[in-house]
Amino acid sequence: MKPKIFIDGEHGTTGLQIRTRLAGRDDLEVLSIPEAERRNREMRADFLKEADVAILCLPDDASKEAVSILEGHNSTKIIDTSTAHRVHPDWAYGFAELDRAQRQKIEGARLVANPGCYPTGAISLVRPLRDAGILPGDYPVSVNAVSGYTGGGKQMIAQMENPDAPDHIAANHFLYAMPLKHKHVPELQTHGRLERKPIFSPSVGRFPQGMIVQVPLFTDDLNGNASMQDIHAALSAHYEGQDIVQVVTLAESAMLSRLDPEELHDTDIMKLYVFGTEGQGQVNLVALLDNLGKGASGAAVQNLDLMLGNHR
Ligand SMILES: NC(=O)C1=CN([C@@H]2O[C@H](COP(=O)(O)OP(=O)(O)OC[C@H]3O[C@@H](n4cnc5c(N)ncnc54)[C@H](OP(=O)(O)O)[C@@H]3O)[C@@H](O)[C@H]2O)C=CC1
Ligand SMILES: CC(=O)N[C@@H](CCC(=O)OP(=O)(O)O)C(=O)O
Repeated sequence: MKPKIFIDGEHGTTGLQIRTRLAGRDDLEVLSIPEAERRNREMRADFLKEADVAILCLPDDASKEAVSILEGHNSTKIIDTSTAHRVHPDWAYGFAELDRAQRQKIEGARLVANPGCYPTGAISLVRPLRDAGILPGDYPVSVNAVSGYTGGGKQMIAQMENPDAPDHIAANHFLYAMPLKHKHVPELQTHGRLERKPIFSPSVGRFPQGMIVQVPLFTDDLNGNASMQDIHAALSAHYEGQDIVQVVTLAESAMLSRLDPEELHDTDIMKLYVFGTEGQGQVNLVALLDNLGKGASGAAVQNLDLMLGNHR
């Protein structure tokens, strides 16, 4: 029997991309809800209970509601792409490359919280340095980022693309979350193993899919005055043996004069860069990804395969 998969929120931005990724798969049966019934609670409940794995692509409140519908119904495994359970102790954090143990945790979990798009980039840069003893726990980390506008879901897509929308956004690039209270901060702090709350400053650009996440560091405030080489070596060692998170060589990074946030659009990989000039005491760590690829739908499918025992 093929495992049955239900994408709750299938007709939204993240859900549609998961649906597309599963379209060619003959090893799975996708239970599909008609678009007009997407908010039909009874129909959703039936599908949620019938599924072997439910992938929730809903706002936080609706995700929590779906989880409550499945309470006591342990035959359905859940992948939640929302923010609702990312720091919840009963949920496995769905970033397989977090450390050596995480892949196995996801494989054995019934409840998996898919990471946020920005945290995927930032955690991928800081966590290996924390685990290697290079980044002190109390280092004041700042994260600056730009996302494609699909990161804001259907509502922001309409605001950016439809000039007649009453809340149309005409800007080509804008900052937001200026009060520094973004929903991603707890996730970033917890899974980045940071003692101090990081400063997180996101922005959106007029392109649909893509993301750059930057974490600048002063190397003389790192343990042992770590050099660019040391930082690069720690990242490379951490991501050895898999090909989804790719650490770009220092030589290749040094050749670049520009970095395009759209470079990896429609892919599920993430590239990490260590920029700077050796001996100058500063580095800029950069993650490049598709907010809907490794930042959301690609990661959800990766987690689905791990939970189904399909090793990737
Ligand atoms: N977009 C991105 O880059 C990323 C998104 N995520 C997360 O994925 C989740 C979905 O986001 P996204 O796809 O962008 O959002 P969208 O708004 O594009 O899609 C959400 C979908 O959920 C449906 N929905 C909303 N409320 C309910 C409800 N009560 N019952 C049933 N269906 C409901 C919506 O229907 P309707 O059309 O009627 O509103 C819509 O189809 C969010 O939690 C987000 O944080 C995670 C990582 C990145
Ligand atoms: C551009 C934009 O609006 N991005 C969203 C983050 C993406 C998202 O909603 O999902 P995750 O939290 O699951 O990553 C935001 O800043 O709220």
